[in-house]
Amino acid sequence: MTGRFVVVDGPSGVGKTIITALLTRLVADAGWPVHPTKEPTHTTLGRTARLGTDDYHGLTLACLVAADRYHHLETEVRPALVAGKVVFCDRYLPTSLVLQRLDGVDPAYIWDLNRYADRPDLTIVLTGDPTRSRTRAAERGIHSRFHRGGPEAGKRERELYVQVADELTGAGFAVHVHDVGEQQPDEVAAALFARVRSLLAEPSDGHTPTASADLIRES
Ligand SMILES: Nc1ncnc2c1ncn2[C@@H]1O[C@H](COP(=O)(O)OP(=O)(O)O)[C@@H](O)[C@H]1O
Ligand SMILES: Cc1cn([C@H]2C[C@H](O)[C@@H](COP(=O)(O)OP(=O)(O)O)O2)c(=O)[nH]c1=O
Repeated sequence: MTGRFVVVDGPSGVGKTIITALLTRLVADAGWPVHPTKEPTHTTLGRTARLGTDDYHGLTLACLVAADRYHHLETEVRPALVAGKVVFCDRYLPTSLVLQRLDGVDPAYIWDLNRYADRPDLTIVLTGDPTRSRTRAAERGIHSRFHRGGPEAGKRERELYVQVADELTGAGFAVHVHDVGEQQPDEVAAALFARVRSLLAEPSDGHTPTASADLIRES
C-alpha cells in the first residue's frame, strides 16, 4: 500500500473536523491525492454508533465501533491506500481507548478488539482547553452522551487522550500531540502540515495491523 494513513483525534470540540478539512486541502494543494474520512462512518453501522450512545454502553458500544472500524478499513481506507492516497481519518483507535475506557471497558480488551486494525503512519492527537472544547461541542449540538458532563468531564477526557498518546507511542505508533492553545484553525493546520509533509517524504511502511495488545499488557 503506497498511500499514507493519518489519524486526527482528540476530545469533542477540540477541532478535529475543521483541522482534518484544512489539512486535507493543504495536502491536496501540494499535489497529493487525498481521501478524508471519519469514524464512526456514515454507514448504517456507523450511524448506529454515533447516534446510539444513550442505548449502547460498555462492551456493546466497544464492539459496535470496532465492527464499524473493520468495515471502514476493508471498504474504504485500504482501497484508498492501495490507490496511493493520503487518508485523513477524523477519530480512530485513540477514541476507543479513551471513550470505551470511560465506559468501563478493560483497556486490554479494547486493544485486543482492535488488534487487526491498521496502524496509522501518523496519529495526531489534538488537545486544548477542556472548557473551551466542551463549549464548542455544546454550541455545535450534543448528539452523544460523551458530549455531556461539562468541564470536569472534558478535563478527564483530555487527560486520558494524553495518557493514550503515551500508550500508543509505547506500542510503537508514530504520535504527534498538538496543543491548540490560542491558535486559530488555520494556524493549527499549518503547524501540522509541516509534520505531515515530512511523513510524505518518507517511504510507506506498508500499514501493518495494530497487534499491540501484548505490548500494552506487558507495560
Ligand atoms: N482553534 C479553534 N479556534 C476557534 N474555533 C475553533 C477552533 N477549532 C475548532 N473551532 C470551532 O469549534 C467548533 C467545533 O470544532 P470541530 O472541528 O467540529 O471539533 P471536533 O470535530 O473535534 O468535535 C466548530 O464550529 C469549529 O469551527
Ligand atoms: C470512533 C468512536 C466513536 N464513538 C462514539 C462516541 C462518540 O461520542 C461518537 C462520536 O461521534 P461524532 O459525531 O464523531 O462526535 P464528535 O462530533 O464529538 O466528533 O461516537 C465511540 O464510542 N468510540 C469510538 O471509537
